[in-house]
Amino acid sequence: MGNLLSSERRPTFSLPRRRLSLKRSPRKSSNKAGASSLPASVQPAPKPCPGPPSIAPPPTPSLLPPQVPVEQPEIVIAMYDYTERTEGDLNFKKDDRMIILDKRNGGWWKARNLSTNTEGYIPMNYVADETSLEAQKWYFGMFKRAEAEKLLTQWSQHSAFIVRKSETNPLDFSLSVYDYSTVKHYRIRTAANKFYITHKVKFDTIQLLIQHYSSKEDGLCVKLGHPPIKGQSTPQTLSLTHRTQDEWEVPRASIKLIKCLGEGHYGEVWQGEYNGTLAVAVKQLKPGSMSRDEFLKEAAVMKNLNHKKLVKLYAVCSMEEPIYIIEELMDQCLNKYLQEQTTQDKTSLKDLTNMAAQVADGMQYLESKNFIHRDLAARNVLVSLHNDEGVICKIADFGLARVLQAHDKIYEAQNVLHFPVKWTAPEAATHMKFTIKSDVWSFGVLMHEIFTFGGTPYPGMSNQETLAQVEKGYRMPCPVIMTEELYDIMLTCWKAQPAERPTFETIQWRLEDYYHNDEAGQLGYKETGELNEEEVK
Ligand SMILES: Nc1ncnc2c1ncn2[C@@H]1O[C@H](COP(=O)(O)OP(=O)(O)OP(=O)(O)O)[C@@H](O)[C@H]1O
Repeated sequence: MGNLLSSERRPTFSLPRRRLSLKRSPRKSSNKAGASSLPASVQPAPKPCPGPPSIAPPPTPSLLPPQVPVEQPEIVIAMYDYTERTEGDLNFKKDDRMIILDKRNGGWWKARNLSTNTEGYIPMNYVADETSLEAQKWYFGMFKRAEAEKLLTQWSQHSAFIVRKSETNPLDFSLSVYDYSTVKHYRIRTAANKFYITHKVKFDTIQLLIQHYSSKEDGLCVKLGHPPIKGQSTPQTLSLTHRTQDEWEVPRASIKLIKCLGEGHYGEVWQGEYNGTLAVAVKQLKPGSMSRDEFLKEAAVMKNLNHKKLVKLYAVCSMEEPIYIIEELMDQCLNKYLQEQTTQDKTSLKDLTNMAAQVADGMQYLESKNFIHRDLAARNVLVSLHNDEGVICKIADFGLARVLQAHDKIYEAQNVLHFPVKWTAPEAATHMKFTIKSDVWSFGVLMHEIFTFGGTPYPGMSNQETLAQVEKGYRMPCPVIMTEELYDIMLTCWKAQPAERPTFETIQWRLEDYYHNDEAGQLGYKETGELNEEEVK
């Protein structure tokens, strides 16, 4: 195929190429043999490959494919833009994919641009094999650790990453990852033609290694996301960390409200768009429902919290009413999601345990930051469904959270207009004393919601009755599908003495241990009985 195409078109290039090639700075042809195999009358004059010297070093020998006509289609990626300088050249833009048709003309290959479906000659040092390391958007070659930190910090996108050559060992590479506000570096070692970060998992290529860690964390601080775009200092979305107070404020005109998602205690929540590019959730303050200061406190709390299991705050519009809080758009709240599941067949005990573990993960972060949530419930956990990791749960609604001062471990609630009695620990419900341990109590209730597929806690009981019964020592029974081990975790959350309740850190590892023990397939539904209607909505 290569021969046919080249003999059809070659003659048209001969004269102009020879003449115009003088304009270019000379470059040594690496393929004299290949070029001389064509008759002089039809052979295009060898073109030098200019390549933008400021960005592209000349191709290294490893990048140069054998100089023979292409038999198998070979796809290359443009590393830079190229605008034709001679008749017969092919225009292309950076990242265009091209199929190579003929490589016999020294440094100029005949190619078809798959984006524009046009053919012509391309300078070979402007492109890299699609599968090569150099063609990967995340590969930055010689790039210093300090430069990587600067770039990723400016980029400010959680889980953004790059791969670069190691500064200390030229044979190794480094993986730099942005994990919220810090950049972490991992050495990618090479030995015996394998690439690895840990001896436990080795790969034939760095591309496979990146593919692996892009599908799961597997010991890294985070599952790899997307690389920054080369040459662009900030993403086209909101840059959200390292902001000063004012930088959180965005113009109201940059927010477009698209559809109302629902209404909470303090106002409506809308699906929206920021700058016409980023899908966001916009929380509005219902005029008169609470003071502007109170509402802004919610934003202020969220600004200081950054964790993969917390709904992320993007920005605020607080200069005029109604105030907007712009946050990460999620798909649904957890209780509604669970209620829509057709119980046994769709969501396994393992999935439910995973959801509880994710919430515990977010809560152990809040615990470590001395924050209390005060309204932890499945309705305040949001889920994201359209990703390859299964259901992602994130804790939302820090409207009632307050900084827990290190010296004053108890927050004395004031002006509490309403609180959800069935989720509230007895000491918080009766004496208004909210601590991280009252959050632990609420987590037990949330676990009950999860394992009853969004069932209402204390079914058939009023708030008052619930409080009275709980104070007398009543605890909800084990949900039908829950195992004793999980029930034990739940019961410890409901210890009458707050100090006897576990930390979220303990809850999280217990749940995760339980979840990971599934390798032998031990997890499953309890074999006993039918689902209890009362417990499953
Ligand atoms: N970030 C978000 N992404 C997608 N939907 C959201 C987001 N935040 C809230 N919602 C949806 O908007 C609705 C109202 O949420 P909001 O948090 O204001 O109130 P609530 O939790 O339902 O009640 P309350 O204010 O009493 O806690 C809910 O249906 C919730 O699922």
